[in-house]
Amino acid sequence: MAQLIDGKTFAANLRRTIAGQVAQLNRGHGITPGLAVVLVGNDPASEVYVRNKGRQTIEVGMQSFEHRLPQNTDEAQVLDLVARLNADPNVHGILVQLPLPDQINSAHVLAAIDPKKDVDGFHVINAGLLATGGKGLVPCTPLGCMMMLHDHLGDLSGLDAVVVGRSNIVGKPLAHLLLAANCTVTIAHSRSRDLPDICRKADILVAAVGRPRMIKGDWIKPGATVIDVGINRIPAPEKGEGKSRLVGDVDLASAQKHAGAITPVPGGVGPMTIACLLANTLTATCRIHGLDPSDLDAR
Ligand SMILES: Nc1nc(=O)c2c([nH]1)NC[C@@H]1CN(c3ccc(C(=O)N[C@@H](CCC(=O)O)C(=O)O)cc3)C=[N+]21
Ligand SMILES: [Mg+2]
Repeated sequence: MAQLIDGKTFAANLRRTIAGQVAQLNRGHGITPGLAVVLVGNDPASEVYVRNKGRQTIEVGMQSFEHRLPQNTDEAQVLDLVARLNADPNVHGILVQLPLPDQINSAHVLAAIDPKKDVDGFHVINAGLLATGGKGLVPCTPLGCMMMLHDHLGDLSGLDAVVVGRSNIVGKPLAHLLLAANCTVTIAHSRSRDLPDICRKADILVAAVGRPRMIKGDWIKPGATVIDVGINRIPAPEKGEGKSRLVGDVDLASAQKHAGAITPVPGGVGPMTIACLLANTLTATCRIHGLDPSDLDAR
């Protein structure tokens, strides 16, 4: 049976480290990191994430600024808010919750965020810095995946990594991080020919396609490390009428018979994404103030 990689505990430990570093920044420099989250509309799933983010931000000693705008907000109003947050010295990180309503072009909004405050790492400047080996802000989910992989495998040099999914948010940035860690990287996707065979070559298999339980146990090389990025809400009539539950992109039951280690859903990548958002906010705060985040204690 595969070992389960406990993202919930890992994230809790990471938050404890961050809380110590925030306290240090506060004591030593009088700085309190601030994270602004912008939520447009009232998508129930987004509400849950935003609430969790706000609570955890406060728990690590940072300031949390929540901006809720109605569903019919137009693009100019969001851009105006982003401009004010860019200029606010108490705000070190800005996250605009995606997806945005149809009348708002998210590319325009992401481009308006100061790259130094872009704690999602979605701005093209940060994407370009990641692709060219520069020092920007790295998207949270890929960052969390790398932390769990390093914790589990140590050095990743020479390993075959297959990333299934090519989004700008997960697949592409994660492929760059794996490449920088000296993996041999394959990016596969829904149109890849013979996807099961591509997956079978992977020492590290990352599923980020957004299709519930698509990746089966017999696609997995014996002993491989599997990272399941999928967050799919499916109907769960067994829990009662109208109830739903979360499943990943990997069929966990069959995958556990082949993998060496696997991240579960829930309790794997998801909690790490939020912890890494806080890590990025700390990094952004340090850089904005001309401090080196690696000078802070790692305790
Ligand atoms: N600008 C922006 N940045 C984001 O990072 C962003 C976003 N927009 N839009 C939505 C997605 C989704 N996302 C998740 C974060 C944590 C969990 C998480 O903690 N999941 C828990 C379960 C939570 C539950 O039960 O619903 C788990 O996997 O264990 C899930 C999903 C961040 N996103
Ligand atoms: Mg696809």
